[in-house]
Amino acid sequence: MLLRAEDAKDWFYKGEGAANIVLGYCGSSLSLVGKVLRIQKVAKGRSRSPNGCFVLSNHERLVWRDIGELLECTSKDAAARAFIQHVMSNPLDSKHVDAGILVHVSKEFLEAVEGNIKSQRPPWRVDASKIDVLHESALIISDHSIISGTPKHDLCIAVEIKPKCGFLPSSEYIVEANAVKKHVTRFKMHQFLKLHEGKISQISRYDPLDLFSGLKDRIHLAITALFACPQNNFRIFFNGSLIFGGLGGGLDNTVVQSHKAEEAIVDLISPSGLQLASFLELVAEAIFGSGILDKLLETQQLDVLDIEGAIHVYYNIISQPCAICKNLIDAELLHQYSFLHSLSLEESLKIVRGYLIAATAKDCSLMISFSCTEAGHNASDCNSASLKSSNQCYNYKACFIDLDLKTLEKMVHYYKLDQKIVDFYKTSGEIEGNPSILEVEAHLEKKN
Ligand SMILES: O=P(O)(O)O[C@@H]1[C@@H](OP(=O)(O)O)[C@H](OP(=O)(O)O)[C@H](O)[C@H](OP(=O)(O)O)[C@H]1OP(=O)(O)O
Ligand SMILES: Nc1ncnc2c1ncn2[C@@H]1O[C@H](COP(=O)(O)OP(=O)(O)OP(=O)(O)O)[C@@H](O)[C@H]1O
Ligand SMILES: [Zn+2]
Repeated sequence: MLLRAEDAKDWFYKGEGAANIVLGYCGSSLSLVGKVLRIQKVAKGRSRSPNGCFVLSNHERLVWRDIGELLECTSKDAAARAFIQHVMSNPLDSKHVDAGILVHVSKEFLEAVEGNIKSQRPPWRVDASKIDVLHESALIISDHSIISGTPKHDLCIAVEIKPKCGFLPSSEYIVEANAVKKHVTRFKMHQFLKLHEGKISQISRYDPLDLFSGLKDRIHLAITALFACPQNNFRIFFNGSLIFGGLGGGLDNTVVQSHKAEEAIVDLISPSGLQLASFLELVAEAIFGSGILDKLLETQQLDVLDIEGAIHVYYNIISQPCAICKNLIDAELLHQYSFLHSLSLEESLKIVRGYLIAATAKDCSLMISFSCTEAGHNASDCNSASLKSSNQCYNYKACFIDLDLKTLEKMVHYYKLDQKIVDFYKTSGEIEGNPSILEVEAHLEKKN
């Protein structure tokens, strides 16, 4: 399939992340109804990778040498697809992942889309990146914000949750000075840094450990906290359109203002027979009943050594002197890390592969779409969840999105960011409760 300039009018802006723009379909082609198109972006001022070259670097080719299809990829979409199909679908269960289909896109199609959607993109995203119009392919994926093919599919409500890391690391390679990592979630610590950097305006009370707890009440607590402060972790769609939550990016500008949010959402979703509180309960019920986050947690836990251990192993793979050990004078620590440096290449590759798969699992999102069922009418490919309060049953479908491969070169960034997050938390994190930026800044000033 080739998408040409004249097809651009059938695609509307749906959302975007740091790397991709996602468009919904409003045309009449039966093969495209219910699909989205995921298009690569390129950072402004950055040179794009030329078509036809391998996506993976030589060291990455070593890490992923067993995944033949991935090695051959010459575009990021093809690599995204191969990675989902051959790597992520095993631990996450293929029924919850959707690798998509590659389509050809003409330069004229991409230019026309760029012009059509510009006014709807968040301005900071427009400043940072644009559609890579020289990229010759894109991915067609099912639109997970709707359930197509059910009798009442026109009344569909969906949530998108970016759960982030759902466990506390316990690696022996975490240095004593960073022991706080074993007690406080990375999400919470990162909130303080994000607040300081102006990426968010308040600290979220969402606790990933609640969401991943496997306990219905704690899952419900997590969903309520996400709704109260959605940032880029929570969105609600009604009939495929975003009605609550930000358009992506670190800034937490909600589409619906928080004080109006409840009324607006209640109005919008009432035709589906749901009140807001019961909707949040339904989301918790579906997460609890499906057990879908158990698989995600297991996949995240493929990060066994934490970045404080994995970074040493990374240097084994790139065959360079370890930049961490180089600056260490503590003999005991050096001895501990020398064990990691003595691992065989095979063992090192396994550890880093696990770390990168876990990194993808810590950054992906879960989409759950619900539609009201008529008595006895359950779509075969859906699960169902019922609400005690209303005795109403809902079909739902859950799928992971954004399962892109993280680059091996990011390991150094991961190490630096981890240290930055912990260091910042140690100086500001003792403030109890839900501090504002002013309180955190005042606290830091007092400490300095
Ligand atoms: O490092 P993190 O935990 O901040 O995660 C990044 C995300 O930030 P978040 O904290 O979720 O707002 C970040 O999300 P935003 O752009 O902030 O919405 C990206 O998902 C980034 O992945 P990539 O660089 O696009 O492959 C993410 O980078 P990875 O760490 O997953 O590579
Ligand atoms: N299959 C889908 N169905 C419905 N909506 C989708 C789908 N895939 C993506 N979206 C929407 O588009 C947004 C951006 O997509 P995605 O997360 O894949 O972009 P990204 O650039 O890879 O993100 P990141 O910043 O995490 O790297 C999502 O947050 C979601 O709202
Ligand atoms: Zn080392």
